Amino acid sequence: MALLAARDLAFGHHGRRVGQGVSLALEAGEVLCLLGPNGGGKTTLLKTLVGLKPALGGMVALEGEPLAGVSAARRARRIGFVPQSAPSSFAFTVREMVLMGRAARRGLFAQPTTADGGAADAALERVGAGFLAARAFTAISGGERQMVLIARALAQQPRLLVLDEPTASLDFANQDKVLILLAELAAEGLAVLFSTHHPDQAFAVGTHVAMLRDGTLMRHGPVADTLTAENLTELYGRAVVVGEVDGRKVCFTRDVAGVGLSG
Ligand SMILES: Nc1ncnc2c1ncn2[C@@H]1O[C@H](COP(=O)(O)OP(=O)(O)OP(=O)(O)O)[C@@H](O)[C@H]1O
Repeated sequence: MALLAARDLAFGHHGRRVGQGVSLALEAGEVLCLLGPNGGGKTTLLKTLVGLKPALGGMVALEGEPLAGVSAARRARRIGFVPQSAPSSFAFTVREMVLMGRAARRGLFAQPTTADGGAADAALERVGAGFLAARAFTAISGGERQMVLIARALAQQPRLLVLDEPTASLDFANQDKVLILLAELAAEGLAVLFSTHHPDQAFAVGTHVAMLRDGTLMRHGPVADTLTAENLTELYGRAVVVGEVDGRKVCFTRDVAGVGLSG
């Protein structure tokens, strides 16, 4: 049974649809990359898939059960969601932020246990952010915050990890670390779904790709069949070239390839 499935899903804001007709399924061990142009509905779709927004039509099922009927606590034990950013007006420490990921496991008003602390510390170490533990979440960089939000989701020990542009504010090395982490988590049996503006990331770690344009799934399937120059060209409306470097596929647009000034 799929960990997460959407059937003919419609989604949007305040009752106004931005997308419809989305059907997809995600199994343990898979990494599904969500690609698509700005404003195409990726964030809205992800939030609907994790239950942060109500579906405007169709349905989402978590382990075969309609998501709408799954309690928030159970949802949080199954799904870790990493938003693009998390505004915080209180100066929680980084460790306290990550400990919040344990709330669904211990009850809202219970004190964190030693095991909760251990899970939070392990999650911070896993993303290489242990050194930030005592810092105020409001006083660290955007990239550091992104790593901490990933740690918070890991501390939940979910079966499904959904991340909205998890590498958006990361430097080259940290982007790599996050991609490797996502591949490792999938190898450990998690299902991973993340949005990105970099098709190369889908070549690197994706098992499947979903291409969302104007709120509808233009293509969806295994990376090998679906992530083609032709489909990417159609998705972005730019001529995309797919090549191979060191045995790995990479892509760029034909226009960018043509403006090189460095000889
Ligand atoms: N809070 C909101 N209220 C109303 N409409 C919104 C809201 N957030 C986004 N939208 C609209 O919903 C549509 C889809 O936006 P969404 O953020 O889901 O796209 P996206 O694919 O994630 O974009 P990007 O790649 O730029 O992050 C856009 O037309 C956007 O203007």
